[in-house]
Amino acid sequence: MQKIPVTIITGFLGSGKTTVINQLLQQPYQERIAVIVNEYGEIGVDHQLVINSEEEIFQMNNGCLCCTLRSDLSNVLHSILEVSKEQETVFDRIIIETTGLAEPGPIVQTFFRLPYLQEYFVIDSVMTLVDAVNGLHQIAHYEESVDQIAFADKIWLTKLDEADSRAEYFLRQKLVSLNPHAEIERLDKTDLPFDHFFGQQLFDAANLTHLDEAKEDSCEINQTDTHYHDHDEHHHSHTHGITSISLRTDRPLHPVRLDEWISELVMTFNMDLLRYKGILQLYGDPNKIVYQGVNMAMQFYRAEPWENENRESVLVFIGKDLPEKEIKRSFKACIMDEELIK
Ligand SMILES: Nc1nc2c(ncn2[C@@H]2O[C@H](COP(=O)(O)OP(=O)(O)OP(=O)(O)O)[C@@H](O)[C@H]2O)c(=O)[nH]1
Repeated sequence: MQKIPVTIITGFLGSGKTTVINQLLQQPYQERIAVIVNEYGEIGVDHQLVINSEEEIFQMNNGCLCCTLRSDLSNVLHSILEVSKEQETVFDRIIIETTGLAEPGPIVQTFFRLPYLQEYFVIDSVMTLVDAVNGLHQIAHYEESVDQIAFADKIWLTKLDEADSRAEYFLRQKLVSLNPHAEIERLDKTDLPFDHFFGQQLFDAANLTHLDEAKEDSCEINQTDTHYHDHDEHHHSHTHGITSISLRTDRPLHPVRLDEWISELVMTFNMDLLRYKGILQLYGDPNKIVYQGVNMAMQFYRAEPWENENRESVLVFIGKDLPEKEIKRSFKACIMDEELIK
């Protein structure tokens, strides 16, 4: 059996990973692709936003990647092999969408440390997306962003439609200083060549040694602002104070109250509100509503209608020092009750 190539798509929270994966999946290709979606936080939303057919999406949710990722990942890869056997067809390719706070190292190491994974899979490339609008801020404040850039085989600049050429210039300078080995490509959503993402065979384990140099160069990172914890096999850090708050309810939400509430959170927490996304049931609306945003940039759209499924709203906020109790309490005011319906 030929080894299945694996492309790791990483990038900081909200850098555009799901958007790009959806665009790649929409292209006319002759391949069967499995997508592994890994999310930060106890409730997953992304697996519902990826357009692949359900049996080809494998979801992994874990709060802290460094604690659980490796065994989770090998389990998921194992189940992909099982599905292939059951269906007597092999996946041609696997995409792993990491969380926006993932350090790609442990993901890659998983493939090297487990012999049976080496037998069946080969890492094609680590593709890192960098948001051209928020990238410099993220590099300066979040070590996860630096790790992802330093680990990239190729860097893709996203959201260029909103960034000016000066911002792009300075960002490129920074990216080259963090990772002089990776090619930097501009991501054009209207023209995304499949073969620039896949089958590139850019991954070279030898490049991993450059990682530490890049991390040392990133002197703007405030080291006192991170906490470190050792696990038996690797050393990992998350920027201190990043939390994920998950909200869910099976009662409909009041559209106006909800909108006001989210807008207020966005105004209040601003750059500390790193990412928020949810699939919501609004009162009186037969369709699912997708709400999402990165810092101040908020977006919502009407998705497909609810069918015979459990109608549940799920909403996740990821940010720095967010007051969980207060957010959970104020969310309740957006849930419809008899009084509000009147
Ligand atoms: N202006 C602009 N917005 C974009 C672009 N790509 C993605 N977005 C928006 O950025 C937000 C985040 O996009 P996603 O694709 O969900 O980002 P992600 O990296 O998968 O997010 P996480 O999984 O939460 O880390 C969404 O509101 C997208 O619509 C782009 O090229 N330009």
